[in-house]
Amino acid sequence: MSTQVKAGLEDVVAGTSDICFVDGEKGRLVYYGYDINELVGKASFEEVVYLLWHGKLPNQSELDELNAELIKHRDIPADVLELVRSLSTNAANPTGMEILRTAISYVGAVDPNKEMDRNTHLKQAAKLISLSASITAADGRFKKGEQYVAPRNDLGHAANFLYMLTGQEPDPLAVEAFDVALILHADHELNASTFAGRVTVATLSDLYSGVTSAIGALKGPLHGGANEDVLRLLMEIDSVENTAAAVQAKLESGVKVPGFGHRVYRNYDPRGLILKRYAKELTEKAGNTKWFEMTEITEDVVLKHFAKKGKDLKYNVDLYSGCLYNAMGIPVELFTPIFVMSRMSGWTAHFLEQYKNNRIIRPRAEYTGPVDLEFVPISERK
Ligand SMILES: CC(=O)SCCNC(=O)CCNC(=O)[C@H](O)C(C)(C)COP(=O)(O)OP(=O)(O)OC[C@H]1O[C@@H](n2cnc3c(N)ncnc32)[C@H](O)[C@@H]1OP(=O)(O)O
Ligand SMILES: O=C([O-])CC(=O)C(=O)O
Repeated sequence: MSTQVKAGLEDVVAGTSDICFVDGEKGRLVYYGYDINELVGKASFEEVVYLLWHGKLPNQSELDELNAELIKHRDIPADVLELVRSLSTNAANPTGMEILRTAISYVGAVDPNKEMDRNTHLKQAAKLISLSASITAADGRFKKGEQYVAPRNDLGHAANFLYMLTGQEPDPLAVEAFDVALILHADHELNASTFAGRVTVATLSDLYSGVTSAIGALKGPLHGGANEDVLRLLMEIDSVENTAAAVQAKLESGVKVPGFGHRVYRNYDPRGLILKRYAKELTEKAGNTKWFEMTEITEDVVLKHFAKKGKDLKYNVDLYSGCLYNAMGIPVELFTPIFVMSRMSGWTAHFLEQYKNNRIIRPRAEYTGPVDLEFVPISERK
């Protein structure tokens, strides 16, 4: 076997999918034929979930049915809640992603329905959309020493999450911005976590195992974990005046700045542009623009640095989500779990697609190790 292998499977087309098109050259993201700019401000996250699972936007009765299924699973079962409470308060201080990965794996283990048909998978997927949100909110409260807030059935998915996290009636602009953020993070073709999950379910393993694999992959700082790293970096700098010099120093030391770069987008990440708009509006409304200003300075410094080197590096979806979530009162350690809450829709859509026309995913590696070694008895080895 002798093929040209680019590290990280760059540019490799590893399968076909009807769900999502990422146009890296033009900076476009399309879900089942709808450009995200066509959906944002018109559709709710719940409608986008339906679109990703069924390939069409729902009519009213289809949406009502989905909403009823989502609402049914909002309240966390007692055993899961106890698990989350014990993890959130554990001395080892597990991260939000570790808690979510463990809790969702547990939810799968205690699900008595082990059937592998589409209807079962759709019900499990709805349960996971709701529970990933409720578990994230509960973890946030337990970490602050607060009590679990039970869900409300009269609120949409985004509003209910903010309510369960804060215990307060959420601000309408925050709800709108959060709903948009959920839509924008919902799917992204064969990103690392979706690919990891598809590999898992392609062995005909269950949906929960696919999701658990995907959460593990999203957690890393090169992928979903970058949204937390952006705000942590700004918090470390902690001053608008020092931002430019501190970011420049990071770049010069060769460190990768979180929130920049992308394997596919060559022009710009269309999600980032929309999130930046909301981040500006919400931080202004909250009367604290410090993190937004620092993010903008970071954008400016990094882009100029790379432009000077003739490189076309742009910011990605993770750059402006930090100051946006912060303005909603969401703690940093929940930023990547929020990504899970949204991407759960895309992951499960991909798993349904994989199950529908499955073949095990098993690529080859070009062997580059030693050959024809002779065995040396242990007594003679150095
Ligand atoms: C939701 C998401 O997953 S979006 C991505 C979130 N991740 C981040 O924001 C982390 C920071 N970014 C990165 O690490 C990368 O840009 C990735 C992982 C997103 C993409 O990685 P790759 O496609 O493998 O690009 P690669 O790392 O080879 O970068 C290409 C060049 O740009 C540079 N570069 C890429 N991203 C950055 C960055 N954030 N800061 C500084 N330099 C960067 C690399 O050093 C490399 O330079 P070189 O050609 O001189 O070696
Ligand atoms: O597509 C990727 O490689 C990463 C990304 O932006 C996402 O998963 O949203």
